Amino acid sequence: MTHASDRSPQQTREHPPGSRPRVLSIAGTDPTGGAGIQADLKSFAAHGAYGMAVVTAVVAQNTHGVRAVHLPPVDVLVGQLEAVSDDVAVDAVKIGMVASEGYAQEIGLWLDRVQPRWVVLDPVMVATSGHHLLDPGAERAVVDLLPRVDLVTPNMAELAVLVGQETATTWSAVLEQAVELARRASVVVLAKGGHLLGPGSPDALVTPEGVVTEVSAPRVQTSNVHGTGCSLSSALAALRPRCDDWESAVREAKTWISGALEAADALAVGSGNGPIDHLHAQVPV
Ligand SMILES: Nc1ncnc2c1ncn2[C@@H]1O[C@H](COP(=O)(O)OP(=O)(O)O)[C@@H](O)[C@H]1O
Ligand SMILES: Cc1ncc(COP(=O)(O)O)c(N)n1
Repeated sequence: MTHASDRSPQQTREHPPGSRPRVLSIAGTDPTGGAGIQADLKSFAAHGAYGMAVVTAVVAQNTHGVRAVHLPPVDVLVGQLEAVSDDVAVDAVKIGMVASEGYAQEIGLWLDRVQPRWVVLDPVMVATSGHHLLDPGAERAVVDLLPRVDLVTPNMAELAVLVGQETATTWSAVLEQAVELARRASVVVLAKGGHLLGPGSPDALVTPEGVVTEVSAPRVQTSNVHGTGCSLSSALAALRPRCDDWESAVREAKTWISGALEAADALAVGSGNGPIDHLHAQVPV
């Protein structure tokens, strides 16, 4: 039996029946609200979770791209993590932009201490706009976090970095890389095909044993794809405490993100690659 004191001085571990899962984003910011923490909180809310957030980077960005990345001292990151976990029993965590080796180490130690039931890592390295958000040292540090996570959700470029290969150009090559990563890191991988050029937008859930489950959706014709990866990984962290397995969480999240992409053009936010509509299923425009 797990005692509350093993995990948190304030709260029991499992969220009580009828309560909302308590879900934490550890990620960077986007002042235009389409990606990063701001998107994660909208995604948590859209899936009925109680959302919390620890800031790893203050990013000056908009729908055209990234202008500057400001990193808080490591103890500021640790202070935020501890303030949350000293008080709140965290059911699920979504990790986004981890911009330095020191951050990865501290987040890893915090995960070991707090042991949230579900951990989703979106290995943010390259934004949808193509901008590199991390330096190569930090990209390597993300690999060190893999043993501590339950699900990792790389896009095609990030998957290639994680397996140390060139970015795949075909879906079958993506699947091979995902199988390799899942086996090597002993982690469930959700490989995302959002950057492919065909009529579909396939994703694939791959287990360490090499079982591949494809979840596909028609490609939505829109350039407003800012924050899709952030929003999807957050949806998965919010859904998993209430789903039986990753596959059902992925199916639900995939349907939701397709709807958010279909509603994206009507949002009219920014003059570049705009955000998706997180609230499309809740609140009519
Ligand atoms: N134009 C699109 N139409 C439908 N689904 C898309 C489209 N673009 C991205 N997606 C989906 O959005 C999610 C995020 O994928 P992707 O864009 O590859 O990640 P990232 O934002 O990390 O680069 C995936 O489920 C992907 O299949
Ligand atoms: C702080 C932050 N984190 C992540 C992304 C990637 O966004 P996308 O989901 O479009 O790949 C971003 N642009 N900014």
